[in-house]
Amino acid sequence: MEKPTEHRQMDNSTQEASPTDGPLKCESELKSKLKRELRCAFEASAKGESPTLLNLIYTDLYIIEGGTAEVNDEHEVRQIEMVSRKSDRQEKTVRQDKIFKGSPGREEPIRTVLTMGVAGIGKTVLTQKYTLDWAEDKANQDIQFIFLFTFRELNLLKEKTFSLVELVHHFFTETKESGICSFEDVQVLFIFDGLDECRLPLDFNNTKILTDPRESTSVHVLLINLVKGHLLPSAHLWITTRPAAANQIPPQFVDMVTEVRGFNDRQKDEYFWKRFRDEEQASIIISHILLSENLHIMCRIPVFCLITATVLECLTINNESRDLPKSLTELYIHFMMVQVRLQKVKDQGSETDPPWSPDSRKMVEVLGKLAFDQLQKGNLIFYESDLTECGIDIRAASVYSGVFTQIFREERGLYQDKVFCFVHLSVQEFLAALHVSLTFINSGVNLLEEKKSWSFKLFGIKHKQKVFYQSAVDKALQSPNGHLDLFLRFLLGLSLQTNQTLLRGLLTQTGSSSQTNQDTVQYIKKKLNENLSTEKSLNLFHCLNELNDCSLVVEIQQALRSGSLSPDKLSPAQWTALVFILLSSENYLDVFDLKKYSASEEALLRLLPVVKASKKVILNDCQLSEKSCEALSLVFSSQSNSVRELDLSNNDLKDSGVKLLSVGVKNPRCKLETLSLSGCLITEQGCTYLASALSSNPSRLKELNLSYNHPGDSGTRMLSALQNDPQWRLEALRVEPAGVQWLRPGLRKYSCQLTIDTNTVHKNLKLSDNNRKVTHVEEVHSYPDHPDRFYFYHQLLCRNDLTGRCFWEVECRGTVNVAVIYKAGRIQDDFEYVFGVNDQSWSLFFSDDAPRSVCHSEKEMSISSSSSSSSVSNRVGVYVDCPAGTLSFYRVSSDTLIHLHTFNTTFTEHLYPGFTVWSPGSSISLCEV
Ligand SMILES: Nc1ncnc2c1ncn2[C@@H]1O[C@H](COP(=O)(O)OP(=O)(O)OP(=O)(O)O)[C@@H](O)[C@H]1O
Repeated sequence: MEKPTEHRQMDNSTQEASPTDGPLKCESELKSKLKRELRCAFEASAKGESPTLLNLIYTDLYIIEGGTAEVNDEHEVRQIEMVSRKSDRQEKTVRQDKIFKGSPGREEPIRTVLTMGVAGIGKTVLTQKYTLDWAEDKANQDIQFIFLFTFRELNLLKEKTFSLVELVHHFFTETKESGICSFEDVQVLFIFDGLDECRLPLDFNNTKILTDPRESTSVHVLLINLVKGHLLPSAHLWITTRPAAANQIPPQFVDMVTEVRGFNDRQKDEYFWKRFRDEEQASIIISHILLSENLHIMCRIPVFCLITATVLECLTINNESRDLPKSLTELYIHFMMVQVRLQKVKDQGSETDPPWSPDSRKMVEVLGKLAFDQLQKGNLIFYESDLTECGIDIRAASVYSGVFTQIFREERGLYQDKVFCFVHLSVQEFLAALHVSLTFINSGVNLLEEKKSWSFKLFGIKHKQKVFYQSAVDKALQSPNGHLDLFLRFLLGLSLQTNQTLLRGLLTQTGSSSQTNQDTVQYIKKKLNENLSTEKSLNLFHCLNELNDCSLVVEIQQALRSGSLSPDKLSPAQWTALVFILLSSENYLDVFDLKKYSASEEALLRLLPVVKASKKVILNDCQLSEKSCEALSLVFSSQSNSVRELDLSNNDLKDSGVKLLSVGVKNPRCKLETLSLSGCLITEQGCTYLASALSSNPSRLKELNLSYNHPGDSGTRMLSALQNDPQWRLEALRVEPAGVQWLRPGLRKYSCQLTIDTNTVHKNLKLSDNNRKVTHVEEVHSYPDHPDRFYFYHQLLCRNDLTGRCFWEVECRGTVNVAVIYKAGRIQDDFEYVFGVNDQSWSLFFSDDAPRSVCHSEKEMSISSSSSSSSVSNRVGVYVDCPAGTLSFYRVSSDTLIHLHTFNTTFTEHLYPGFTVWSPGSSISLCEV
């Protein structure tokens, strides 16, 4: 929308406009008013302090095109935790002054932009900066009028009627005074900030059509007609909202969705550099934030930067930098204490201990009550009526907001009445938790309990404490949308003795013992074993963190490090711990290979949150079924998925699975670029589902591998036609080899008949059963000498030169090695040549009826006891995919294959199967499959 100023001037001169012209004069007056209103930073400063200039403090935000307007009920802290793990690469970024242009390269005109972002991420500040830049003639000078509205203010007009022109006149009196009654022929931008706060009924289906900007009606009717384009079709519209409310605007009326992601790492640092002119202080603070995962993640949210900056500034000035807070509860306690101290300085001119005064105690109590009552109702913005309802005198509220400027805000809005809110939802949650804790500790009343149970009175304090914290856990778990999750984190954090010590003066006594904390930890661990949703479980992990208990996480971390993780034995709590660890560690997230944990459907379903956050997802040979396809479909349809590459090859998904998967692939949120469905039992029908999904979402997929299926002529034709369609960016489509023989389930479709190379067999190995069985015997056979024969080790090779995909099974008795080797690399003198010990061979060691270890290049890895004991069969399956460079060993249990280990490499020479039969009596038999 931006044009150079000269251009504007040229346009104006051709119209021979004079500055006294109505519209021009009005534009200039409107700009002056907006400059006055928006010059000062949004951050409420204590009354009397000089306000910060918006232009000085403003730091660029990270905005991307294409967030999706889906309902997202997740708490913003959790959302930001997910977002922060995603790389900034590959997103289309939008410059904030070019919001109506979209990302570079976008051509289509944009009338309406919907900008989403979680609470405190900077949406309001963004609209203000955009408007200020316009008012200061710095950008977007082709716009004649910008009218910035907030839903908070529009809510107050709910019962009134206006025409669109009157509404503009009402808020922007300059337009009325200049007699401007028509906006059809000028470039106008309407900004509506905070759709999530809208209390107007926005019914897009049953609202009358209105085309005349001068006709009076209710405000919501005006809004709906503006959005639908009946009113002022040539105007531009910009609506901002938290994600949960985005779906109030039907997508067909939105030309572009953008998402404010807060600060990226560079912008976060820039924020602190701008805020602290003292470089040393800034660098101490930036390094501290880097050290704490919690803070690091949360500082993507600008308002949280404000909280962190306030606390850390105060602690570093007072040389308390050794004890900088690391847990959320600790940080918020400090944040509150900073406000209390500031108040004391203001009241008494200096800071003296103790910081608490009767007034400040009272204030925290009242605000805590308001926070808790409104949190339970789900309210984040309070009007005067809400405050009165909570028993707060409106004059007192103004006093509180004047005092605790960074906790509780009185927002005058740009033009109208007062509204109140906590500076961020998390602050409200903290104060609510503080209120509930204080009430319990100081007076023994459990506010979380609906009915007082008579038996409660009979028990001692320890029992009461136990019940109190456990009932809080239960209550948070019962909430369908997790609205008490962060509250619970704070409540449990406040039960720690160390945190209670920080609150000396507010607490008349301390309220918990380490025994109670231990009981709560145990209770949470028990809950974690109850198959909760991932979100709930993850929150319970954060709670354990706040309680300083990392035992589960440490357990899993150690198991991961030692490679002894045995997934079949993991409890639900341990699964969640694994998810928690994987999600917290950036290293794990680029490539997710399910086989590292367990090649099973159960493991996949447990680890879905990790799948969602990973870029490359490897799920081949994992015995997945339609159920996994359905789950993956949900992953692709979710706003926050990052999956670009998916390998599902060699799972018996069948056409029915492909049908379910296609639902996700079709979704515009699906970002897949590479998909392998090789060897998945797909026929022509499956191709139809895929073709239809891909033609409705044609822009993303670049590579599709359907080899080792049976697409038939028509399936192949259908997909090739799509490939030739210029809309489709498919660069590689693979359908060969194809044929009905690939419809056999499992890896057995790749079976190959092994033939023993009798020239290689050691003289103590007896061949029987038509050369299909090899037994180690005491007697020496008179096999002719041959350069390929093994003379020292009891080994043999097969003749099969392996190519493509091959699978075979072998029955093992006693002590044997099942191996694959480069034949050319075999040395003449086999004295030092045991399969698996060098880099020319890979082997599985089988002994005493169980696979024990795998070995390559002198590296031996034991096979976890669970997988070795879970079957009684002595059969081992070997699968080699030569071009893909994978070699997998399985244990055969009737019809299923239990994955033991996969080697990933690049095979550089011809491969041959081989065996070692170690001790007399041991044997191998090649099986028919
Ligand atoms: N670009 C920015 N530069 C510096 N500080 C910022 C910026 N954006 C936001 N902030 C800080 O974060 C606070 C919250 O931002 P803002 O009110 O714009 O969030 P929001 O996304 O509109 O949140 P909500 O949905 O709760 O209304 C601001 O008061 C300010 O302190």
